[in-house]
Amino acid sequence: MVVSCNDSFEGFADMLEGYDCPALLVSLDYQILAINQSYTAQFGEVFLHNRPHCFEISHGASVPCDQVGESCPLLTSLHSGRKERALHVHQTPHGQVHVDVQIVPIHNLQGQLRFFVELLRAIPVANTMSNAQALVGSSHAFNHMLEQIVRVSHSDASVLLLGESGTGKELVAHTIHKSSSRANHSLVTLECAGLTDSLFESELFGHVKGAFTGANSNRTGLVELAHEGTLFLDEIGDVPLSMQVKLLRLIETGSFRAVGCSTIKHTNFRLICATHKNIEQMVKAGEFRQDLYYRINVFPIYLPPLRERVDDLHLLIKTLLQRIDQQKEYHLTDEALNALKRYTFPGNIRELSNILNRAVILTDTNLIEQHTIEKCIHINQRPNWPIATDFAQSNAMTIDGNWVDLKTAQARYLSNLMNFYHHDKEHVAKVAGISLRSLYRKLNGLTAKIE
Ligand SMILES: Nc1ncnc2c1ncn2[C@@H]1O[C@H](COP(=O)(O)OP(=O)(O)OP(=O)(O)O)[C@@H](O)[C@H]1O
Repeated sequence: MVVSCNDSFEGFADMLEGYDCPALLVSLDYQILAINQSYTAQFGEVFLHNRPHCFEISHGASVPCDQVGESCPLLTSLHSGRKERALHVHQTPHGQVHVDVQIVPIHNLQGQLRFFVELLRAIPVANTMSNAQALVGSSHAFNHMLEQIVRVSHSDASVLLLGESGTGKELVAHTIHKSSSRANHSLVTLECAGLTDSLFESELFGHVKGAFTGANSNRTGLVELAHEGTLFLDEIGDVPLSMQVKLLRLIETGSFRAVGCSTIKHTNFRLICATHKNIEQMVKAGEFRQDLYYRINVFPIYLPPLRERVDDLHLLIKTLLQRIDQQKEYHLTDEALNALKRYTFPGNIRELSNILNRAVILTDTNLIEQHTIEKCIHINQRPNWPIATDFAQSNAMTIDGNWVDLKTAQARYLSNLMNFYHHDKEHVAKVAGISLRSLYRKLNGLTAKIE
C-alpha cells in the first residue's frame, strides 16, 4: 500500500476501522501506534501512550518473536517489502489463542517503507486451551501443521493427509471442511480399507436396483451425496488398483455412472484423502497409480506423531480427560505425567485417549497416579499370549491346494487375531494397523465368514 502523507500516523487510526477484523498500526521498530475497536473487543484494551511493542502485548516477551524461535511476519515483510502471513499463538484476556497474522507494509510516495498494518484473525478450529471439539495443541510441530490447515481451508485444492494411525487425520479432515466455503454442505467419508472392487464401486458411485445379486433397491453413491461439499477418502492407499482408474476419471471429470446404469451424472466436491502408508513408495512399487497420486497430492499435510509434539501432551491430556467425563475433573500427579512423557505412543493420540479412559476406570478418586498410568500403558503387553506362528498355521490360506479369495483370507486373518488376542478389539485393530472404527466395520461385514 502506498500513502500520500507526511509520514505521521494519526490519519491511520481511522483507516484501521475500515477492517472487519482486529487491526494494529505498527512502526518499523515494532511499536504499536494505533489499534481499532475490533482489536479492543477481541484482545482487550492496550494503553498506547507509552508505545508498547507488539511482541510485549501479543507474547508477553521482551524481545521480537524471531529471537525466541517464532517466525516474525513483520521482519519477513521488512525484508521482502510485501504482505506476509504467519500463524501465532497470542495472549488474550481469555487465554492463549491461535491467530492468523497478516502484515501489510505501508510505503510513502517516495517508496520508503513507513509502517505496517497488522491484521489478526483468530482461528476458531484450533485451541491452546482444553476444548472438546477443536484440534488442540501449541507445540511447534502442531502450529506448523495448523498453519497449513488454515491456508488450505481457504482454497478448494485437494488435500492429502499423511500420518501414522491416531494422529488426527479424520479430525483434521473435518476441520478443513468446517473452515472451508463448503462448510454448509456435507462432509462424506468413505473408509477405503478392506473394500472389494465391487463394494468400493457401489459405495462410491451408487447402484440401481437389480445391478447385481442383492441390489434390491437403488442406492445413491457417496460422490453424489458429497455434491457441493467434501469427499473424504480415508485410507486411500487401500483402494484396489483396478478401482484407482475409475477414481482418477471421477476426479478429472467430475462425472460418474452408478453401477448398472448408463446415465452419466456430474458432481462437484472438494477431495480430502488420508493414509498412514508411504504412498510414494507404493507408486514406485507399482501398487498405486502415479497419475492418481499426482491428482490427490495437490497439497500434502504431514501430521506429526505424538512423540514429535510432547509439548502438547499436557493440553491433550486435559482435553481428553474432559471428553471422557464432563462432570468430574480428573488430574494427573506429576509422576503420572512424567510416565506418559517417557512413553512413545505408537498409537498416537488415540492410544493416549485409550490409556486415559482405562485410568479413569481404574481410579477411585479424581487424582490419577503413576502406578495406574503405568498399568494402563502395559495392559497392551500381555506376556502369556501364544506364539503367533503356532496359531496362524492352523488357519490355512489355501483350500485343497487352491488359494482362498481375498475376502475369505481377510475374514480368517481377523478371526485369527480375534481369537489370538481374546477378542481385545483395541489390540486387534492395532496389530492389524487399522482404526478401531474400521475393525468394527469389517467385523460387521464379515460376521458370516468369521463365525
Ligand atoms: N490435535 C488434537 N486435539 C484433540 N484431539 C485430537 C487431536 N488429534 C487427534 N485427536 C483425537 O484422537 C483420536 C484419533 O484421531 P483420528 O481418528 O482423527 O486419527 P486418524 O489419524 O484418522 O486415525 P486412523 O488413521 O487410525 O483412522 C480422536 O478421538 C481425535 O478426536
